[in-house]
Amino acid sequence: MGYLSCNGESAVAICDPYNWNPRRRSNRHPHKLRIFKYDELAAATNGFSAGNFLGKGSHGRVYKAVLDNGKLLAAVKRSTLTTTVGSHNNNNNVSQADNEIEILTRVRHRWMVNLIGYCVDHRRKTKLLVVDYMPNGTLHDQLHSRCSLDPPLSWNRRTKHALQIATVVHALHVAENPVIHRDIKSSNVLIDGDGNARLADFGLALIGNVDDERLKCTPPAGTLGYLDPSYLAPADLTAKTDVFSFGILLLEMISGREAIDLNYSPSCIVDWAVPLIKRGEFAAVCDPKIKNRPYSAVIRKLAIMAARCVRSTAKKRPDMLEVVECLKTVRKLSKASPAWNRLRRESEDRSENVLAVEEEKELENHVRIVRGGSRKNRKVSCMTSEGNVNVYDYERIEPEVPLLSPLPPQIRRRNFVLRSRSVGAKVGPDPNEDVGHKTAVTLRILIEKERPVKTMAAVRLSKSRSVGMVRSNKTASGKRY
Ligand SMILES: Nc1ncnc2c1ncn2[C@@H]1O[C@H](COP(=O)(O)OP(=O)(O)OP(=O)(O)O)[C@@H](O)[C@H]1O
Repeated sequence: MGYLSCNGESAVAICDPYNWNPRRRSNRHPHKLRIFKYDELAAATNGFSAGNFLGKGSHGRVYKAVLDNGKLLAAVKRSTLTTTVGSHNNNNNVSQADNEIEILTRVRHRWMVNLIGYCVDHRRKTKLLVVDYMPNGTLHDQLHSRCSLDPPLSWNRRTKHALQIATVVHALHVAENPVIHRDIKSSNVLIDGDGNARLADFGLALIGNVDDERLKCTPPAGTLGYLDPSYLAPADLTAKTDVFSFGILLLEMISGREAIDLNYSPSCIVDWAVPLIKRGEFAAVCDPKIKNRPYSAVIRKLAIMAARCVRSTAKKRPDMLEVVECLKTVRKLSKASPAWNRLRRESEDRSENVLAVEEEKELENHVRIVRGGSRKNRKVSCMTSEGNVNVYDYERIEPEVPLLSPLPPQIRRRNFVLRSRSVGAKVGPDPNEDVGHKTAVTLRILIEKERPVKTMAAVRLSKSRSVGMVRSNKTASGKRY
């Protein structure tokens, strides 16, 4: 029997959609699903009419369905392609719909778009998925709406949605049979009737441990702009693949920029945001549309977390638990009263030693590489940017107490150590080599000399689409999955 085979008859009656706790509950037992008749769904969607049309993805169309005499609103996902996710060891391909059914019968969470049931369309030889209806569109639409009448998404909403999605991704990763979503992006975050963010679209998700045969045989897939660059072969897949995509989502939420936007140079959000974060220009990363901006320390904490998530070395990224904790702190700090925050900032400023002016001037002419040590042993040094292209390790630790002012032009002695591992770097031995090693994190960044901003054609990606896009000598082929 194939790993992914699933049918409604084998389902066990455990249905507790809003209290699924990965620690207490196993996702070994599938939830009971409703099996719909095709005619029932056709009637509920007015014959899949344009009036019920909700949206189109790369693999099909989604319609609003009114079921159970108006008591149940649902979304019906009707696939136009029998796209495959991967293959079993017996080479049977698995359709995205089957894959989604398999996973969504096993995992449910309050911040997920849960599966209600499905229907077999015998004529087209596909399955139609019936999922929770989300009346408030996608996070992508809310973040990037070009309608001037739509108010920009507030900071509070952004951090709330980020925390909800981080929570569900963490729950998926720590479930008994872990799930890696592989397609975290703003258009897969839907907003429910209560204004909560829910993770959708498990068509590419994989369930099981990373050494399971099926995961080892499934070619990389995801969406351009969100796809982990270190995920080049099936064996590269880990939970950190999702952490990377979540980091992109976080950068998108902080900045209001698309993951890839050809109107800008660099067009890729990582190439644009990470150097700014590295230089401590946190305000420049923050979406100018946000009206009541949070304190710089709050933006800074979140921006650094996002930069850590998108580090090119997967192992050095934080896990989702750390991301969740960071987001909880960010939300607490964002809500703290202005007077309290001012007091806190003042006391921080008094206790910190700012670098000597000469040292600052010297630093301005250097590429700044940041690394954290223990609180006692932090120090600042610097390195010269030499050569055309340098690869640096950008390292820092998250202070226990969030920093309350942006970094440059003053680099604060107590928080950073500058150190290089790049070719041509002239740096003395670092006395903090071992200190703070456990908490230090590294972001490997390819720093190129400033490129002139090209005049770009006015092209804007309306939405990034899920694709299997990897072509490498490690993967079987470069076709779309
Ligand atoms: N449960 C739902 N409730 C309401 N609208 C939905 C629901 N699911 C999807 N939609 C709408 O349908 C659109 C298409 O969704 P779908 O998941 O098929 O594709 P996508 O995620 O946008 O793109 P891709 O398939 O490339 O990942 C969404 O952008 C959204 O507007």
